[in-house]
Amino acid sequence: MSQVAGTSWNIALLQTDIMTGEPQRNWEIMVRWMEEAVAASVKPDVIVLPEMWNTGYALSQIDQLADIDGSQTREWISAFAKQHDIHIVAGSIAENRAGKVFNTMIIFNRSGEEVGAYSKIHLFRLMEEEKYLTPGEAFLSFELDEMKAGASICYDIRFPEQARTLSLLGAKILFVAAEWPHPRLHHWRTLLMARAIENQMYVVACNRVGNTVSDSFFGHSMIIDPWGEIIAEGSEREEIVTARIDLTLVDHVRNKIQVFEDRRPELYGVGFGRVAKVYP
Ligand SMILES: O=C(O)CCC(=O)C(=O)O
Repeated sequence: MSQVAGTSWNIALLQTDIMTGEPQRNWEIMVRWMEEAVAASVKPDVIVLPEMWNTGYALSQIDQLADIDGSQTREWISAFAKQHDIHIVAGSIAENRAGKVFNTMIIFNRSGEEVGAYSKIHLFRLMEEEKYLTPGEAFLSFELDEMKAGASICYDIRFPEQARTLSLLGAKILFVAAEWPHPRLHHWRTLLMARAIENQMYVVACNRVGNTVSDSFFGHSMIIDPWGEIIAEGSEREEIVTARIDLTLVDHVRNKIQVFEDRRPELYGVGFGRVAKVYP
C-alpha cells in the first residue's frame, strides 16, 4: 500500500536486457517485468525503465524502427500506469518526430496522464549517437504527487549543469535512464553519487544489462539518497532493484548544509568569474 502521497515512495528500477532492433519483442519483455514489479509484496509507487528500451542501439536502422511520435509507447505505458495506479518513468525510447529521431524519456502519473517528455540533449559521440539522433533542446522538470523531479539520460550525467539547473528549479529527485557500458563503471557510480551530493537530491538511475556486438552493459542501477549514500544497487544481471525513499530527507539535508544559500553564481562561468591572479 502506498504511503502519504509525495513524501515517501517505493521505487522499482527495471534493470533488463534489451533486444537490439526488436521493438515488439522488447515491449513484450518489458510488460512482463512491469507486471512482476506491480505484483511484488511491496507495490512500487514509481517504476523506472532503462534508456532506448524499445530499439536498443540499432542506430543504423533507427529511422525505420523508432516509434512514430512515440504514440504506441504512450498508449501502452499510459494504459498500464492507469490500470495499476503507479507512476512510470518510462526510461527512454527512440521516437520519430517528423522524420527526426530523438532519444526521449516520457513520464506518466498514476492516472495515466503524461506529465513530461524529455529528449536527450547531450548525444554520446563514442557511440555515434550524433550521426543518427537529433538532440533535444530543453531540460525537463516535472511533478509526480506534487513532488518536483528532473529528467536525465545516460551521458547527461557527465554535465553537472543539468542536474544543478533542475535542482534550482525545485527538483528533489533526478531520474536517470541509461545504457552505460563497461569499462566505465567507476565513472557511472562516481558521477551519480556526485550529482546526489552536490545537489542534495535523490538520484534514481536505471541502467540496462546484456551485450551487443560492441558493448557489454553492467547494470548497477542505483538509488542514492541526498547524503550521497547508496541505498540500493543492482548486480550485473537482470533484476528489479527496489528501495523506499523518504523525500522529506531532501529538505533536511539542504537545511543542514546550506549549499544553495552559499552559492556565488555571480562568480561562476567563463567570462563571468573574477580571476584574482593568473600565473605565470
Ligand atoms: O558517458 C559514458 O561513458 C556512457 C554514455 C552512454 O553510454 C550514453 O550516453 O549512451
